[in-house]
Amino acid sequence: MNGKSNDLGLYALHLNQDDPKKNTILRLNRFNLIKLGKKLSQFPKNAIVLDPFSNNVIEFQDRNNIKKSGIIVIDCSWTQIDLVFNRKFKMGRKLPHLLAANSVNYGKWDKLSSAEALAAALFITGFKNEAEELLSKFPWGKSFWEINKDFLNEGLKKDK
Ligand SMILES: C[S@@+](CC[C@H](N)C(=O)[O-])C[C@H]1O[C@@H](n2cnc3c(N)ncnc32)[C@H](O)[C@@H]1O
Repeated sequence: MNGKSNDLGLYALHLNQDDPKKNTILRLNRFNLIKLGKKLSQFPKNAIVLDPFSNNVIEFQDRNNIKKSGIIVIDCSWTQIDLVFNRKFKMGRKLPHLLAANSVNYGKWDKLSSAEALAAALFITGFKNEAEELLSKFPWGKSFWEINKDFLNEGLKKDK
């Protein structure tokens, strides 16, 4: 493994609910960094699902699972979020509190784009190069690491 994102199973359930020009997953897909699907059944059964409503916060210990089965982001519109997440996911994980740096929701707590959510999950589980590779494709990528560095490092300390 050379620390490249496409060595890992990175998946997006792409529901096509918002402006394709601003969508972060379609951008990652253009760089071949994520696999898209329209149904969860297209992805490995035990993949971790990034779910802002989960009771479980992602932690370093999820690393092996990500290596084995991958990680899924549900790429929907924030305006449809309650409808889309109207069920519990067995492997659901929420992120610790983080600030969005993307141009649509800059400065808002927990309202991350799909790319930010995936990158934060990878960083927390020790896939730092992969995380940085994803956000290097966005003009606001560096800003995400900058404004969240204390919160991300705080989470890592707790895992030790
Ligand atoms: C609601 S979509 C918004 C997509 C956005 N339109 C884009 O172009 O990236 C963002 C997805 O990222 C993940 N996500 C965002 N914030 C999260 C959090 N705090 N905890 C867990 N997952 C989160 C979820 O899978 C969520 O559905």
